[in-house]
Amino acid sequence: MLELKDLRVAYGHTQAVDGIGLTVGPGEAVALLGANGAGKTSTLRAISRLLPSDGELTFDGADVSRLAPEELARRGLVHVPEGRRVFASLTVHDNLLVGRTAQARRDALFSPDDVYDLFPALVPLRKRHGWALSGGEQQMVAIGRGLLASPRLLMLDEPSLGLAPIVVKAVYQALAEIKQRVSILLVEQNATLALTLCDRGYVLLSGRVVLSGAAAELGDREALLDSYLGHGGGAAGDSDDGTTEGDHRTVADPDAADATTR
Ligand SMILES: Nc1ncnc2c1ncn2[C@@H]1O[C@H](COP(=O)(O)OP(=O)(O)OP(=O)(O)O)[C@@H](O)[C@H]1O
Repeated sequence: MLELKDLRVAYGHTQAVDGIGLTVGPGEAVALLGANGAGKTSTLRAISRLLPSDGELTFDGADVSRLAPEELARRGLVHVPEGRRVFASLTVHDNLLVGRTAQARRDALFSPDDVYDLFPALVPLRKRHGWALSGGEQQMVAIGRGLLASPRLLMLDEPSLGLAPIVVKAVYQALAEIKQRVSILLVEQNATLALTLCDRGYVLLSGRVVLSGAAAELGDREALLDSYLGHGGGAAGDSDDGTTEGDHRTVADPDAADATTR
């Protein structure tokens, strides 16, 4: 469904994304993990064509690396951005309906009622304006707006960021249901949370994939994962199995001498 090869994004002299390859298959939920500044948001924005990039970007078998962002959305590649970008002057309901503009000629996959079923907290807020919503309510609206675009692949940028634990739980419960119907590419700093939802994951460090594998396998390698996420003991490249910065290994066989080296 989505395939990236050698994706590169630079901001002037800063190489934010330095040759990333990843895939998301039909029906899959895939996590993109990494510490602050690892290149996660830049990767998502490059996939959506919101940032200029080099490399190959294929969606449903077609080269989409030169398409306009709105055309990609019309093909079903829908981005729920970091910071939510809910329209302040529109009501909750009208914010949701904005998503329909990207549905194009594809069949409706979710109705507004489906969104209210997924996020019951929005039901009494239908007529409330965007500016009067809490961060959690905005996140629910942003995801709901994405669903009304009938995504084939929903890309979410840090949907848990800044939210209270109870709201994070509600959002992730909804994502677990959404996952039954839509492929997901999820950017999260909270790896534990992301790996409860996703089937597979990629870990980024300094714009490169340094670790990838099935969610259960990544979860089992918690110490190594922590070292890359910057909140465990030891810096990346300091792990006890000798993994060095610049290596990309799959956790199915983490100690293999022939792990892919980039
Ligand atoms: N607009 C920009 N101009 C210059 N440098 C940028 C810009 N946006 C990001 N960067 C740099 O690119 C690198 C990757 O940033 P990016 O936001 O993609 O990382 P991230 O993994 O999403 O981190 P975060 O979780 O903090 O958003 C960082 O070094 C960052 O400072």
